[in-house]
Amino acid sequence: VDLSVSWLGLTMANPLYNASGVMCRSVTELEQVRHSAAGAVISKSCTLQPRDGNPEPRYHATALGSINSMGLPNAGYAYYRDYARSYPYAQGKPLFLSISGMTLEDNLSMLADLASSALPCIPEVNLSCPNLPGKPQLGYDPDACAITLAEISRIYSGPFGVKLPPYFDPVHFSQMADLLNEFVGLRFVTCINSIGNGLVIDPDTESVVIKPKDGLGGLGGSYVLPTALANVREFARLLHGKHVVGCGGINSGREAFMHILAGATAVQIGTCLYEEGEGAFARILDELRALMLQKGYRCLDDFRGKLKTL
Ligand SMILES: CC(C)(C)CCc1c(C(=O)O)[nH]c(=O)[nH]c1=O
Repeated sequence: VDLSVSWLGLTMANPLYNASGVMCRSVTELEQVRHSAAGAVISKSCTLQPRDGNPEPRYHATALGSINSMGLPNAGYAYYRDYARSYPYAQGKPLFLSISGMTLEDNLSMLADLASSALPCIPEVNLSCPNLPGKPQLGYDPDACAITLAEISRIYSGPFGVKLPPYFDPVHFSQMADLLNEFVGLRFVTCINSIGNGLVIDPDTESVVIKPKDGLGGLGGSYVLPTALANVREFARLLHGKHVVGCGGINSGREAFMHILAGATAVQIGTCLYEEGEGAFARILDELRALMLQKGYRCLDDFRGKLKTL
């Protein structure tokens, strides 16, 4: 069984890597992913300056998934750029850098520096990054998105991708796809980021479970799988000549298989990795391999994007 993925001018031994935000804030964590069975590594969304993020508790897991309001805690762009400078690309695990500037200017200055560093790492621009006060996140503001992507395309000539928030209305899927199709340098979209502003309640303590935003936070894990699959399938259908990376609710080989069946080129794990540790990569890959063997598939292209409808 061949689990390899060839895209963006590179080859990954397998389609699995971490979701930005999990096991990727420090070099220690990034090296943990790099030394694991993961096929690639992505760093925590970074801002120009380092950030402590929100007061704790800011992450909580339940049997059904997770809720978080981390608040973009990160070591600052230069820290991740320096890691990208020393990264051993020749060992065949690509490095993605997640970029989430607090302003358009910050995003552009990080990407301009990355362009001038001529490093083989690939930016994944987080469109859930904050917008102007009183405006929704960038990913939910098509006009602001268009400006951001036009400006990025002007200063960054290499391949890049965007991390998208979940969409729920057909009009939003087509509106965003039409916008994204305009940018040839935009080679992939990662669907989905956490489902925003959920609320987990503990009836025993009669309290919320995270401190920021009076308990509101982004949902991950099993809670989001059907929404993640829908976003992967819709964007895989609507985008021309671009890849979709699946993220959301992958706990085993079965969910990884579903994401690839829906059209995903590669897949990211977040909550499951946070809860289980880096052993999750080898386990999920073994389960995916076994499932493919059982079904008679020899490689991912044998079933990628071949989800049947009724
Ligand atoms: C939510 C933001 C803080 C604006 C961006 C960073 C981020 C965070 C975070 O750092 O709180 N959590 C997520 O689940 N997704 C994200 O994209």
